[in-house]
Amino acid sequence: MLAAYVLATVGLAYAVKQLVYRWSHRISRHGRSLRTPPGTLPVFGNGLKFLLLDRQSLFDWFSEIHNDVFGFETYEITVPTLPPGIVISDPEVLEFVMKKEGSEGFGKGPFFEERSWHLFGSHGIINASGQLWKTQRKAGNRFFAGSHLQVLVDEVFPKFWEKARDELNEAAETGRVVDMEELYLEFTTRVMGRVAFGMDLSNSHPFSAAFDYASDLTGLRFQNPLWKLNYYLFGHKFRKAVSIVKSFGNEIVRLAVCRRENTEGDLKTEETTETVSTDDGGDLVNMLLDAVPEHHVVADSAINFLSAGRDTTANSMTWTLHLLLENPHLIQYITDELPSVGVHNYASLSTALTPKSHAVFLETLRLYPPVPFELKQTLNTSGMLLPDGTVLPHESVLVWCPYAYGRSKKIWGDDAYDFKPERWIDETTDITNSTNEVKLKVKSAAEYPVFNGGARSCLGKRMAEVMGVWVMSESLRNWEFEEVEQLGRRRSRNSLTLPMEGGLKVRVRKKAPAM
Ligand code: HEM
Repeated sequence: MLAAYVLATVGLAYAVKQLVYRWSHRISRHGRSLRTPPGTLPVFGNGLKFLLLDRQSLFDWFSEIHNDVFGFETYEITVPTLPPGIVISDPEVLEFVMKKEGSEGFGKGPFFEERSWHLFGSHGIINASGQLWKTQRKAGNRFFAGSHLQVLVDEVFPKFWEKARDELNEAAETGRVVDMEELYLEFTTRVMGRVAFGMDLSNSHPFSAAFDYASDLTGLRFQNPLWKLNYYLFGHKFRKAVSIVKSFGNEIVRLAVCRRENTEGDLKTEETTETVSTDDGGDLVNMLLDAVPEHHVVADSAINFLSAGRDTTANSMTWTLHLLLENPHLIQYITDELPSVGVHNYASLSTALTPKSHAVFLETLRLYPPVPFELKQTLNTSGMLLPDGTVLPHESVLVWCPYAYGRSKKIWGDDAYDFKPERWIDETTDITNSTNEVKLKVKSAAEYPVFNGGARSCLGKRMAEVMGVWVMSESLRNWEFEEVEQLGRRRSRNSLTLPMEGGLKVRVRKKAPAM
């Protein structure tokens, strides 16, 4: 009896606190409340939807209500226990939010940081702010300058692609089925291991499994209002995975410091017997050590860079190949413009020389953005006013869904759901001197937020594009692929990024060498 009384009192106190909080943090537009999505419940709001739907279904839901109900109108979503939130879909509003990144406007805020800090730490570029973020951003900018990218493409990619090439050749001879998602992930893990850490890192390293597990659960925290309870009651495996990730980060920094001190004898990790290489173009961890004195910050940062670049690029390659296999006429469309083997280098993969291949890549990311969901919070203590008149109190959560932006009929037209790389191409024919100019169209970050925009735009955008086109070229020039099963519309599986559920299983045939 007493227990029931205590429970009821606690429940009532909580409900009153929530009501007062919501009233004092009311979101409004021109003095009125915002509309809410169809199916919003009186007490639970949209909480059950977030709790029960998998991430893919949630992205489909965002796309449907954008196209069928709200269009560009900003609407409100409510989840019990969470701060009030809105969903934005209007490129003009998004442009404003991107421009106002920072403590006077919008930022990751406690909502994002609380959910992600176990995995990403609070010091790495993903969660850092102020001077700490600026220093890492500067080091990253320096790293991704043209000369490093050129070394990456011309020396690091071919070296790490050898394993993929051998595996594909062997599969072509034996008829073995290959999971291209795994093959691409192995390649991007090795490239990013080299970029971020200056070491040869395989996807079979225990770090990778631990990282994958921790990032899948971190992704789910954004949907589950009860994630803390989960963490404290059943978080043992998650804590173990995070500790593997952290120790790996610390070990990387130790190795980098040894390398700087030229103590070659120490340059072997516990799990890998391969010696760390220092030749091809330097690595980020070194640049970070130049810029940041605290080793634990460098460790967080290096892990952040690896996570930003590894899965995103592998996702994009997998979806690109899948969409090309579904639209085989496009394979010829791009192989015609790809450079021959002898000149397959950084300079030959510019957007000017390979516009159609870039178009295929960008079109894939429009439909399958590897970062499908974005979230910010109002950091300005006086709140913010959006260009559409929405008034946001301090700490309101803003959400936008790049997946839904990519499928917006208002932005892309009625064929928004179709894969049409031509929409990225400007083709002009000059009949006087019979020339044909093919150029890649540019879209603003606010209409195409796949790489984010503003101060926190993706640092690896050019690297991702060139890597995507390079891998497309290597894959399509040398082998023919056939999906093992026609599975209909492919879905993504729960994760922080957008991996393909079930992977991409193919049979491979070697192509005859081009004459
Ligand atoms: C197709 C591949 C990629 C996509 C779609 C992508 C997308 C994004 C997006 C949406 C953000 C903003 C995330 C946020 O709000 O915090 C971001 C940030 C970032 N990306 Fe990428 N990314 C890709 C590849 C890469 C690669 C290869 C790197 C190289 C390491 C990289 C490095 C970063 C970094 C360091 C940030 C944080 C920037 C900052 O907070 O200042 N990304 N990326």
